[in-house]
Amino acid sequence: MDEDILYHLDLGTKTHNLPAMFGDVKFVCVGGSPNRMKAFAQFMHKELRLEGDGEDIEDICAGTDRYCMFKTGPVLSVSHGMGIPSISIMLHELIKLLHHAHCCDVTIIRIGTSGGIGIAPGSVVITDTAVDSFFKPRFEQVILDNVVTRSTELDKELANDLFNCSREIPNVPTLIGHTMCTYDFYEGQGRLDGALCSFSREKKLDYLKRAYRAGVRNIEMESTVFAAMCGLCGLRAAVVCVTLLDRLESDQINLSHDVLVEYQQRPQLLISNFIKKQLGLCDQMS
Ligand SMILES: O=P(O)(O)O[C@@H]1C[C@H](O)[C@@H](CO)O1
Ligand SMILES: O=c1cc[nH]c(=O)[nH]1
Repeated sequence: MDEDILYHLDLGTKTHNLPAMFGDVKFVCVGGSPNRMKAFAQFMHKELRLEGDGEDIEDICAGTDRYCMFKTGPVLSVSHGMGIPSISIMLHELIKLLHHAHCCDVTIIRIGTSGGIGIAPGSVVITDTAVDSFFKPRFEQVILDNVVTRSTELDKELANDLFNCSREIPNVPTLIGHTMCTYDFYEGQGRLDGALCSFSREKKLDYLKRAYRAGVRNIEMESTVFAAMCGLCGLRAAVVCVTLLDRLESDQINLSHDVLVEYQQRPQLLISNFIKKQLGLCDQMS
């Protein structure tokens, strides 16, 4: 293409010098919420001891309200909205951006929230394999009128490195497990409290217990397409999500604002420590 317009990011190869803007990016962290990703960028700014206080950090995608993007040194922090279609669009444009910017050796990590199964709320799950609603390690993409099945394996070495890093963070239970990715938050995750519900409490618990026996420890809504796209494009990828509740106990998320904020910081702390280690800044561990 003579020109590539990354429409949903409000960036383009003719309007922006992408190598100058992004050529030094080594870590990309993505998550659903714009505020969370801004807070992560500000946190990384402090952790990397960059100049200034980082409070006035600029949203690179301010020209669109679809996604937001912040850069702190070699770390890019990008929001992706909720669900597979939303993250998929962002990833297409982000991966092209990294290509146009000539970035190399990039590690990409989704830092999110999730519902746990059989584990304490507040636990952090590092995904070894993302599975679909049938507990299968696959992502089915409809392309033209074909269903194309793609692998959802994630980088095992990266998951283990992250797990080892987590041992140095006190009071945050962290484990490696399968993550189930669904197309919906309510019926799609076996919730009884949506506007629609077509199954009994017994059926819900039977499903979630079967998921647990299949190795699933948490449920969210982006990991399969994230793993599939990053894997096919050669990006080292990981998914690290905190659990907000135990789905065997309840469906409603009734955490106080402060607890919710603290839980959401847990994956951020782990990833910040990991990045600092990778950059040789281990003496600055939080
Ligand atoms: O990255 P976040 O925490 O937004 O991801 C999970 C999965 C859904 O997008 C959303 C549902 O509340 O949270
Ligand atoms: O239960 C939950 C909590 C957060 N995100 C989800 O997708 N499910």
